[in-house]
Amino acid sequence: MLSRLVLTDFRNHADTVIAPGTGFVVLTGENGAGKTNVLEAVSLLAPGRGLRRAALGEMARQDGPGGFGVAASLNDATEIATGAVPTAPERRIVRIQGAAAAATALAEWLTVLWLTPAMDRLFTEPASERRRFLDRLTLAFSPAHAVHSNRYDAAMRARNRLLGDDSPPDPDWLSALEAQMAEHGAAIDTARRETVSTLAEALADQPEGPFARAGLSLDGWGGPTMADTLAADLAQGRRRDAAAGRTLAGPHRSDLAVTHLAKAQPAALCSTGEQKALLLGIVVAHADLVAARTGHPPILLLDEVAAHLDPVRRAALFERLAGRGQVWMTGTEHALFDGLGGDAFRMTIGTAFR
Ligand SMILES: Nc1ncnc2c1ncn2[C@@H]1O[C@H](COP(=O)(O)OP(=O)(O)OP(=O)(O)O)[C@@H](O)[C@H]1O
Repeated sequence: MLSRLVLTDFRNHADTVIAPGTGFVVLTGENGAGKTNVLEAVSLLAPGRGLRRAALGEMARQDGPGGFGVAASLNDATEIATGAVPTAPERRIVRIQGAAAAATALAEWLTVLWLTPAMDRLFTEPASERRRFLDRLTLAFSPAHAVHSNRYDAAMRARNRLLGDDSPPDPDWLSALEAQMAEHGAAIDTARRETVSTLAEALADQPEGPFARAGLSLDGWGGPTMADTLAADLAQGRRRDAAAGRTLAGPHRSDLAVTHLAKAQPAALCSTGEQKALLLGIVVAHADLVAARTGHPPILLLDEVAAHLDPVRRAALFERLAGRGQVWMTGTEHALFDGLGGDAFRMTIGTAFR
């Protein structure tokens, strides 16, 4: 949980300080006030590119000196900071307790999950978005997941480059890269499968409530012998991959398949509202599991979620998330959050009040 967040030259925030409590954090303000920007800043306290997947240079305040900073104090007094300096605006800097660290190390300290309006299309979008979502869920259980993903991607990029060269590639170098892909690919696949099965079990046990119960499975490549099968597939598939200009086998091709259990229907065929309810159901069940396993509930960022729920579901969401750690929510109207009562930390961008 964050006890203090300081944004410096981050998008439209020249210098914004937020000192929230341990529960709900409600950010209200007019359109364009900078509410989502605050959530984006929090999302940068996890590995990856944040909830907009924006380039670092885009996040530095336009009329500022260049570069930006996002600094957070955690409840246990850990200090985390990330940002970029004006002389290297595209190089991400991460500091944990004042010492330089890799972005992947952030997963050891915090789990941050988000739902944004852009994710309304998660079930109909290409599989890459669902993989990213699944990887965020997985990071909470397995902080090394980010390291495996980075190493796998780096080895795959190097292999693709080698196969794309005009000169014949060095077979030993290719084998070494494929061995790395097999090792990290197997770790990625195992961690994802563990997340999917644990979460699917938890969802199946839940009573049917305001949030639809989702059935989850991991589609595509993978399985218990994946390290061996991937290594063999990559070795045999060099000509195929060279012709395609990319690697056609591996965990970067898996997909998270989601069904609406009560309707026995793929999520992609459900209504927009039903899809949102499915996503919320997954995120809330995941938050419970993470809290139970690690003792630290994830930080949830729910961007404009309250406005899109009917009053019954909104009240149910508030009730379900009460006491389950820090839940950041945004909206243009104070009234949306009346049901939260007096304990919520509320802030209109620029003015804090309780
Ligand atoms: N690098 C930047 N420098 C300065 N301002 C920026 C930068 N990037 C984005 N902005 C501004 O931030 C504002 C958008 O902020 P944000 O998306 O957080 O709004 P919001 O409060 O969530 O609004 P809405 O209710 O419409 O979703 C826009 O006015 C945009 O011009």
